[in-house]
Amino acid sequence: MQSGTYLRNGPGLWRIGNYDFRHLFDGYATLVKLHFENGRLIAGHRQIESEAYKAAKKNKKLCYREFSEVPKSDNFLAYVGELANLFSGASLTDNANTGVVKLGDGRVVCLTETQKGSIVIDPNTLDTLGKFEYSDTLGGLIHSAHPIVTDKEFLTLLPDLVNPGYLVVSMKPGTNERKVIGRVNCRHGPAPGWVHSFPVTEHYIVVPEMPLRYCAQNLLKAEPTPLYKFEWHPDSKAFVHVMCKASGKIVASVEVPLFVTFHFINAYEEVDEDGRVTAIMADCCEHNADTTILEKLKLQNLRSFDGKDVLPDARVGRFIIPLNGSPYGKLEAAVDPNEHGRGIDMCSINPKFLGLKYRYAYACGAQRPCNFPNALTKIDLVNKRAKNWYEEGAVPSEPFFVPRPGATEEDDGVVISMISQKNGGGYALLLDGSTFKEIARAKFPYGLPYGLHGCWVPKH
Ligand SMILES: CC(=O)/C=C/C=C(C)/C=C/C1=C(C)CCCC1(C)C
Ligand SMILES: CC(/C=C/C=O)=C\C=C\C=O
Ligand SMILES: [Fe+2]
Repeated sequence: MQSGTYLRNGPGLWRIGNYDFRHLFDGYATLVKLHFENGRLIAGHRQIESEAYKAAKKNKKLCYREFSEVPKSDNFLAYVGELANLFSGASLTDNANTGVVKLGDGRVVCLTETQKGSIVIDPNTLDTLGKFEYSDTLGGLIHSAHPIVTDKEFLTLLPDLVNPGYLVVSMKPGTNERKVIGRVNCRHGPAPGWVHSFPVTEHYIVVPEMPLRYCAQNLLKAEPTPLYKFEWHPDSKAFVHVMCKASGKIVASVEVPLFVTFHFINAYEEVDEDGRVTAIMADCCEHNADTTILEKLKLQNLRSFDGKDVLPDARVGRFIIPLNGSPYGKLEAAVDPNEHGRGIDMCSINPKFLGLKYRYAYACGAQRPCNFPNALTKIDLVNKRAKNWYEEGAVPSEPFFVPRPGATEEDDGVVISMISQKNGGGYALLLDGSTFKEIARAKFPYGLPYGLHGCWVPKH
């Protein structure tokens, strides 16, 4: 194993004072590191010191609006003040609990869906170094939790809740200034669709317009609604837009079947024999257009598995977006979902294949019965087969693929995951990217919370 550090972020602390949070996404960010050097592994973990976390610790109560939790107002005047704070963004959380990315200039930033929740950390000590301040004047309060980050750029989407649409922006390494590439206007609906993530190809940015849309009224509610800050609008239909990265022009905007996804896996350009791009293929972990997955992620559900199979089915959803002006795109399963137990989320690919025709995706899959993805799966999109890893009672976190330096095969590398065991313990697991068989495991001295997304920081 090459030397370097795998960092993984995610919600990890769900109790403040004597109050218990209710949803997985509410927890205060816990950063975990696995440092690999000379065949040894050194692990560590630490809370990210966001304003939201520090205020909660100090006051022993929730002080900012989290994914589903809202601080309680003491009286009506305070409530009116909080509404103002909501519109200015002052009451929104900066709890950067979703992921962590390494920018092209080496800075390591933890992120969530609020822009203010962009926090720079030290990948060695896990110290919180301070806010990542965007120096532009683009404004807005939220962004996609998953920017596309390479050594050359940082691309993200800024949903516009006032004039439903998305700004597509990019930021160069060494700067804090995002520049607008273009804008997508929503085709329908009262608000933009939730964009937790989006994919890119070599020349295009794919902007999904999911019928699960942000909802201003739900933002104002003190108690969580069934779909939290979102609302399901099947009547508003679903769309996928394709923007040219160089010009900002929209080259396709197609209606697609209804869908629900958190995570896009990858996208690429399909070319004909003359080298002309005829279609965009975009793959995601698709929950069969069923929004119930959001409430299945309530802690009460996650903590009460009684042997019943309650995880809704999901599939590798492949969008086929024609570039010939046709108004419709397709959405179909790229592999038989039974190959991965009809559960799929928390995906990664070989980063060298970002935006390119690719063959392999790694993700959490299911071994049923289960209430949460409880297996690891390697999907072969060409042979349409999957290889699976499973251990009774174990809950693995997102399998993260690290290519072997000098590799020529797409799946030549290792897959890192952290496993939570039934007995409360845990370990780091390394699988061979090609055979998907275990190479090594290192037991942690104590269990760690389930975490979400990670990144690889190579040694120098
Ligand atoms: C952990 C994860 O995957 C998602 C976290 C999402 C968060 C913290 C969303 C927060 C939001 C608000 C506090 C208000 C505005 C809407 C929204 C972006 C959902
Ligand atoms: C853990 C998860 C979905 C699992 C469903 O099968 C989604 C996480 C989303 C945020 O990153
Ligand atoms: Fe995510």
